[in-house]
Amino acid sequence: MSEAVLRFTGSGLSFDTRTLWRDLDLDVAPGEFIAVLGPNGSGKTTLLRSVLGQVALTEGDVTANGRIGYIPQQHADDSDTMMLRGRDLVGFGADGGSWGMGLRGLRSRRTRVDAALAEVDATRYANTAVGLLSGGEQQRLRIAQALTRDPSILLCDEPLASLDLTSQQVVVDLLDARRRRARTAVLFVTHELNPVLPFVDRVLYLADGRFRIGTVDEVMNSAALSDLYGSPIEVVRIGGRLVVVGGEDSHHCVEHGYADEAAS
Ligand SMILES: Nc1ncnc2c1ncn2[C@@H]1O[C@H](COP(=O)(O)OP(=O)(O)OP(=O)(O)O)[C@@H](O)[C@H]1O
Repeated sequence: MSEAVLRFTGSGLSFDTRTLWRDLDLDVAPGEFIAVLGPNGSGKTTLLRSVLGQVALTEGDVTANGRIGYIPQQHADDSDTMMLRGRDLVGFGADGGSWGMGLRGLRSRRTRVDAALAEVDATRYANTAVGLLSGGEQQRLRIAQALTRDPSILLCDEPLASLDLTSQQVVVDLLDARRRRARTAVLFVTHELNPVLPFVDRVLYLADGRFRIGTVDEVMNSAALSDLYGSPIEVVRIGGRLVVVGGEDSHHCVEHGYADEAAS
């Protein structure tokens, strides 16, 4: 499988009469950062789940060449983890591996957990209850959890959701540092492209059963998005930020979160 760490070949996924995507061919290179965009229900999470083998493609194949780390969407019902210490939460990632039982297994587990905590600079609150930490600190732990597997591919499902701008920047910087240091490819599902704009190599934009894949400039332009949505969409750059406006599907603009800004 040449250099790609992840390859979709002629892939498609449909539920009953609903098609999320089809004919997707995509080779993800080591260290590549791909932003996965699209309106609610367009199939972004399902795409990640297809890589994890949690949902079967209805056409074609997806093949991973290396270990996969997963940072799932955060849900309110994650509250049952709030009593755990930070290092216990991170340890769940290490438990998915094959380090076995016994002293050597335990030592190896501890080493991996400590290394992952250090990688995200979370050692100082490793023994604090998760529920006492800020949203940004909790997100660092969840990244550390994914890193205990030393992944070649990181699947991130809206890791910036509910974080303030400073914490968003910390999370993005951590992921970028990881992919530069270890050449870990990143598939990053997000409704907010701007925080990751400087790092994005390619955008995969899903909408209405279709997709566009290419560089930011190739996908995030008025012609490409209007064609994808089948209605007029305007993409403008303001102060280095992308603003997506217009069309009957105006909710798409709100999802990018910049409609109000553009209007003001
Ligand atoms: N196992 C399933 N069976 C039937 N439909 C499903 C199944 N899994 C997902 N879907 C549907 O597929 C569509 C895509 O869901 P998905 O969660 O991937 O969207 P998304 O782009 O991640 O949305 P959001 O931005 O809201 O998180 C939704 O309409 C969902 O209801």
